Amino acid sequence: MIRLESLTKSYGKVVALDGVDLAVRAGEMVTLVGPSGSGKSTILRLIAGLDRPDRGRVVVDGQDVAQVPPHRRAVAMVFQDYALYPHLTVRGNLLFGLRVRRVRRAEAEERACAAADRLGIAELLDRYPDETSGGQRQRIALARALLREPTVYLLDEPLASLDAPLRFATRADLLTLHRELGTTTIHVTHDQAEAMTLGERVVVLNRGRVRQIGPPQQVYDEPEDTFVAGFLGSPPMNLVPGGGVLGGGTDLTLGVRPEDLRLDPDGPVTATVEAVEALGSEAVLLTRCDDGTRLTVRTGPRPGVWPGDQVRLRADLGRIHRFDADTGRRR
Ligand SMILES: Nc1ncnc2c1ncn2[C@@H]1O[C@H](COP(=O)(O)OP(=O)(O)OP(=O)(O)O)[C@@H](O)[C@H]1O
Repeated sequence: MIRLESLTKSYGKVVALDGVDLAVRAGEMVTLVGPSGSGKSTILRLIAGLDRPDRGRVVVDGQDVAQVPPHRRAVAMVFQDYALYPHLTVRGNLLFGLRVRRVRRAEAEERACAAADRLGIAELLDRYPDETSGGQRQRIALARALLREPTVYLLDEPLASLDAPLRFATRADLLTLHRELGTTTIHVTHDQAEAMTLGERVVVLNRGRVRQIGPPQQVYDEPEDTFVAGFLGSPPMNLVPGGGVLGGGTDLTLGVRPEDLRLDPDGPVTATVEAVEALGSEAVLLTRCDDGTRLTVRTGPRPGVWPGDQVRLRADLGRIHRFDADTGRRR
């Protein structure tokens, strides 16, 4: 449905994308993640036609869209900065696209109200964008995108400025919407929970290159290299070059996720607790082993240990990841 072929784009000396290949199926929801500057927004901009690739192609439904101007591409993009029309009310913003498409007034009103209801912004319809909060503006932009009924949604951190409860609720809304509408969706996020839940596949990018693509749980369970291992998951996977306290050979880097380490009075690894982060539903211990290796351990909410305590740790041996020490590739 959407195919990116060897997509390459530089801005001056900065290589934003370096040969990205990606195929997104019709109706699929895909998440782009990666550090700041890894090229996520650039991918969306090239699909939307807001920028041109230096090399490579964007193919939509079998057609190379290089010659198709942005307004003729059936994509609706929601940006981090919303891009609402400031001189129109919320209602006006929602109706704008429908008017352009000559939808009858009564029907347009009905659809705009339904979209506003759905995203919980019905009471804001008569306000201007600058009379609403950042989170509300984000919902208005989503409602407007919803009304375009595009073949593809491109969402650039659509939930970024929502507070935690609203973010949780809107995440669920987005999933329901996607189930109902089945519109192909590519979205960018910095949020680990969204990366894990809000897409059938996750694409991990670094420095303009795809590092791994797969169902989120699979990428989480079997990261192909140390970069992906360290990027997906919060707190990140513990990586021990040479194996060290986790055992193993010097030609390996061993990895273990914080939840796969546990406090065990008979555990083989001795460590000192340096900090305890009580997060309510769980706690994260930052520990330092006798050889200086730092290990992060995820425990239940009240681990009963304090900074300065000596503890013993045990890793779930079945869940130790092995990477080549030189290349970082999974072995
Ligand atoms: N218009 C531009 N002019 C110059 N450099 C740009 C431009 N747009 C993007 N870049 C550069 O291209 C690289 C990729 O940018 P992009 O916005 O795609 O990253 P991103 O992964 O979306 O980052 P973030 O998570 O911070 O939004 C960055 O190094 C960025 O500075």
